[in-house]
Formats: sequence, structure tokens, C-alpha cells
Amino acid sequence: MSGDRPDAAIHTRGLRRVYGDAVAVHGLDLTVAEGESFGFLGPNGAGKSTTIGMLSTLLRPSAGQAAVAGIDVARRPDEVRRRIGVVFQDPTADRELTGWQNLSFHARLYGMSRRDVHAQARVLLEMVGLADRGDAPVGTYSGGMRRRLEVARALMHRPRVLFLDEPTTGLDPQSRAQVWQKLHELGRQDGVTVFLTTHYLEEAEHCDRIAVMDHGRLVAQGTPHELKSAIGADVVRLRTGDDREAAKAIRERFGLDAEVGPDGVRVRTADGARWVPRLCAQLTSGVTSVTVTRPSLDDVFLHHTGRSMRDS
Ligand SMILES: Nc1ncnc2c1ncn2[C@@H]1O[C@H](COP(=O)(O)OP(=O)(O)OP(=O)(O)O)[C@@H](O)[C@H]1O
Repeated sequence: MSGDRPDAAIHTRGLRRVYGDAVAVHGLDLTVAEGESFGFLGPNGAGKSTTIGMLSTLLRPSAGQAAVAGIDVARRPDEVRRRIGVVFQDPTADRELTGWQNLSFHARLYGMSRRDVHAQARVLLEMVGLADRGDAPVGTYSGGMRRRLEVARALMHRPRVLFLDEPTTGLDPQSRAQVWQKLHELGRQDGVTVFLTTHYLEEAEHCDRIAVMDHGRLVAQGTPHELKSAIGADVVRLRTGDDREAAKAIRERFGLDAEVGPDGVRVRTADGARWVPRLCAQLTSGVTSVTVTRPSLDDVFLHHTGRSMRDS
């Protein structure tokens, strides 16, 4: 493809997908380096699953190009499939089979030898913390265990790129942390590229780089630190006797953008700590609490999409 990047794990140019008259992904240009963990964020309907579908060869692009592990997804989909692993939003492990059988069945589809399957399953069950549960039916696993098994299964044929669509949705915080730690090790130790969508802030924080998508377009990309710094200002959150009235007063008297949300009034301003005393002196609607923080990824998300990550 033009502007080739054979060393990149994922490289797209003008990647586009339409459903009838609706454009789900508009000309996406994205490059993800080998071994990178890349978080793909965006509100519902932004086009994340459609993009993963195209990159994992399940959906044909309507236009543009994409290469995964240096191979064009439209021209050589079979070769791409051998080099990728996919963990879908909904659980797909067979509950009747044991963990071990799930891994083995998957690997045999990829033509792996019995011996190789055995060795690889042992390593991966160990890696995802299921070594002592491999012989139990998946129906007896907790949600977190099932998810970790699915990660192991996606890795059986030693893919170079792992795609995960909402890998930890519905898991408790402890299971989420466990799954995430395993994913992180993969990149660090084995150079596997991890490309994931998530609605969880802490998961996004762990990524080497992040892209934010909205209405089928990339609206921001960079490291979590770069994206937060680019917002440039402190975030002041206030609770007042009347949040709407306070937001109105802030807009009028200070010319600042004040948003009212479930956690009170949110204002972005340079040097928030110095501004707060001036604010308190001017507001008549009684300030009950104030916090000043550096921008979070949720602030980045809100800035670029107009929505909070938690709400989406
Ligand atoms: N099979 C389909 N037929 C028609 N429209 C579709 C289809 N799949 C997705 N869409 C539309 O394409 C757009 C992008 O959807 P997509 O599922 O890729 O978004 P998403 O960012 O993954 O959302 P979510 O976070 O809800 O999974 C949406 O407007 C959606 O309604």
C-alpha cells in the first residue's frame, strides 16, 4: 500500500466503512507500532467495533487500506488471520468444554501439532492464572476466569497482534486488574501488540498510546500524558447551593466555559488554585466544596467528544 510501514503492527490510510447510506468510519489514518498497547476510545456508535472488524478481516473496508503485521487485510485476509488473535465483546468460550479443551480445539483449527498445542496451552494457562482449573468445564468458571481463558485462547497460535473489544466489561475491579496485568506483560515480554477498546479510564491509563474516535473520525491521539497535557488547564470541580446558577455566573463574570454534570460544576482554567479564591468571593450561590486537579483522561474524552467516558 502507498506510504507503506512494513514495521508497523497496524497501519491504515483512508480506511472507510459504510452501512447503506451511513458512514461508520470516515477515512481513518492510524499507525500502531509493534509491541505497543493501544487504547481505542470513543462513545457508543463512534465506529470502534467496525474498525476492529475491518482490521481483523471480519468486515470488508468500503474504501482505503489497512495492513496488519505488514499484510494487507483486503488482499491477503487469510495471512492476516494467522497473525492475529481476537477477543470479542461477548463471551464465546464453550461452557460445556474444559478450559484445556477450548484452547486445544481452537489451536487445532490453526493446524498446530498436538505436541505444540499441549506445550502452548500449558504456558498460557499458567500465564492467565488458570493452571489448576484447566480440566474444569468453563461453565464452572467466574466471569473473570472466562475472560482470561479467552485471552489465552486468542494467543494459542502465537499472534503478533491481539485485538480486544471491551475485554473487561462486566468484571469486578480485581479481575479487571488481573486481565490487564496479563495483557501488559504480553507487550513487554513477547512484543505482542495489544489493540483494545474500553470504557474504563484506568484501562485506558495503562495504554502506551490512545486514540479517541467520535462519529467515525479520529479526534485525538497520543500518549495518555500528551493528551492530558494538550488540554493545558487545571480542572476545577465545584459543588454549590445551585450548580446551574453558579455555572451561569462563572460564564458571565469570568468568561470561562462551565459545564454542569452529575458531579457538580466543572470549569477548566489555567492555575486553578489561584482562581478559586477569586471565584468564591464572587459567587452568591454558596460553594460547599472545591477540588482542583490536573486533567484526567475523562477530561480529555469530554473535551473531544462532549461526553464523559463513564456515561458512554
Ligand atoms: N451491521 C450494521 N448495520 C448498520 N449499521 C451499523 C452496523 N454495525 C454498526 N452500525 C452503525 O455504525 C456506527 C458505528 O458502530 P460501531 O459498532 O462500530 O461503534 P462502536 O464505537 O463500536 O460502539 P459501541 O461502543 O457501542 O460498541 C453506528 O452508528 C452503528 O449504528
